[in-house]
Amino acid sequence: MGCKDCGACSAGETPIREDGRMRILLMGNPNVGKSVFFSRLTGVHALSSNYPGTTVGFTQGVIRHKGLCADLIDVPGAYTLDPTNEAEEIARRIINEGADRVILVIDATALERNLVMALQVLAYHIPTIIALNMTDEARHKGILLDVERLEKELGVPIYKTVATTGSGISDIVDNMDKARVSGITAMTKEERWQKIGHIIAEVQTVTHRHHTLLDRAEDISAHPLFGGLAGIVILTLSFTLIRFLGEGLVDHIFDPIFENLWLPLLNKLSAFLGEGYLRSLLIGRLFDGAIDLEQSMGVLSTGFYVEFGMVLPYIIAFYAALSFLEDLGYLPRLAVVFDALLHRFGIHGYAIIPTLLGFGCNVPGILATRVLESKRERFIAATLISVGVPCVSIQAMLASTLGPFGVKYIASVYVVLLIVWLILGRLMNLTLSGFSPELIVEIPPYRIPSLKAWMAKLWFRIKDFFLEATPLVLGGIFLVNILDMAGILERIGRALTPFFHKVLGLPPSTAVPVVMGMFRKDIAMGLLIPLNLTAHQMLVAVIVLSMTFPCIATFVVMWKELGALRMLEASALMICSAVAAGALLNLLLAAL
Ligand SMILES: Nc1nc2c(ncn2[C@@H]2O[C@H](COP(=O)(O)OP(=O)(O)OP(=O)(O)O)[C@@H](O)[C@H]2O)c(=O)[nH]1
Ligand SMILES: [Mg+2]
Repeated sequence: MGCKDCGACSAGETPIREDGRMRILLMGNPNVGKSVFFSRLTGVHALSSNYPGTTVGFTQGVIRHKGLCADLIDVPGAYTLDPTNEAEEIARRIINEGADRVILVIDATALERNLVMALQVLAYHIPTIIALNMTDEARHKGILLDVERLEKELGVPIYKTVATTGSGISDIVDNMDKARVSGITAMTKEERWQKIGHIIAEVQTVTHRHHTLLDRAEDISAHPLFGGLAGIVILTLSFTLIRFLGEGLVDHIFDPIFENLWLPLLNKLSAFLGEGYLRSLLIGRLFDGAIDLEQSMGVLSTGFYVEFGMVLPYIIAFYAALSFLEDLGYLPRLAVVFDALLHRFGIHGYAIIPTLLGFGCNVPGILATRVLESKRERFIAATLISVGVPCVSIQAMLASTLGPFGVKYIASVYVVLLIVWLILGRLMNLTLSGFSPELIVEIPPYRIPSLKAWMAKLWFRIKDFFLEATPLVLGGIFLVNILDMAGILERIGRALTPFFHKVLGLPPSTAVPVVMGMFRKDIAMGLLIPLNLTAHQMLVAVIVLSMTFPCIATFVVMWKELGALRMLEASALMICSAVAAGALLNLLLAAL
């Protein structure tokens, strides 16, 4: 496809290739700043965080600069092109597909490690230009590099950059035409290490420097004992902060907006529509002639309120806290601290990052399991996330369904989920063949998060939530309303009544919300509120619902990531564990 055909570049811009746009790959080790580079060059926001493995798929954008018009691909970070995980496999596949240029991003504070991949990329003989990034940190660490000498050794132009401030980035784009094919050829591992040893001796000098406060904090947070204590304190503080912030947003911003602006509008619309199908669909049922935002079940009443009045504030609070920890560089330290524990469940400590992401939304959590090395680990981690980690939507609903009965009921859900997580993890580790590799993780230095980057990331995630949630909410409620009007839910409910009654001790009316749970878990939980369940019944129903996949998107992402068979296996495990936990809890509560 020619440049002009694609529509992204306009007439005056000349592609370097006649037959189409130039394809530039942005490559390098994990956590070297590629995504920050990518965002600056293309204007497309790519998620960047201070831990290796942020980019696991690839993102594509267009660079347009002084007549240059090219596709830029943010390739997932790789330590080597002999892949050890899926992200590295993707990196190799992309470079094997060919490119016109490579921008190789190298972390100046870890030249030796970065050269392993650099030498492999240069041996592809694609014109390359090197961005020697993180030169600010290298200076603080007392690392001096002879750039001219390094250029001679590698045979390609090198420019010093600090991606976070933008320094040196224009040198890279201005000099794209100076990219060269290096004289480096394919080598054996031994030859490569010899070459690296030689280069380091020639170009790098390290001078002495004093420890900073951040250095000391780094030592403490990865310490076997203090690190564990710090981990517990930091996680407890973070979740307390999230609740506090979430509640504050609901009480002071979102509820007033819904009560004072949205509700009056809906009342007008309701009066205008009068009785009929359209009103049932959009507004839902009226209670004593009035709309009840929590219970009316219309697309615009309960649909909007649950998603944007109850869930969105917690999404904001959750990602505000998580993004801070991510940019600070705390998460890999948590991985080290939790490694011994998680190994008992067949996954290594790094699974803590996808797990934490899962508390926001299971979908990015499951995607992030790509950083785990084996398919077995990915299956275990993804199943544990989808069954045992309640996303923000579920957590917001826990508060509204069980809150009125007391905090201890909400706490019991977390305890039960933790127990299920532990047992299911242990069982999968014992029964699935294979082993979980040792944790080899690069710990980045602490970096003070930049307010601008933190806000951009928060906005990016909120936008994602809007784009993903809106069609699901509207579609979900729409479908449920149609099924309800057609009497199908009623029939399913009746068919499941004996099961619900005998096994879970729940009244027939709960069958419908559980069936609906397959479409939208949060709304299904909202439906439980008007059923006048006892505290124990509510607890059982909420636990069964919390353990089944949060929403249809989770099924889809499991399918895409692990294949149909694995998705079905995970679903079977999910249903079995949800029913087992509900039934046991029912017996236990009856015996109390
Ligand atoms: N001090 C400093 N920090 C930087 C620089 N460039 C990037 N960073 C920070 O380094 C971290 C990693 O940046 P990313 O852009 O996510 O790195 P990446 O190479 O895309 O990482 P993966 O997606 O994991 O492969 C982030 O916290 C950035 O803010 C730099 O030049 N100086
Ligand atoms: Mg990245």
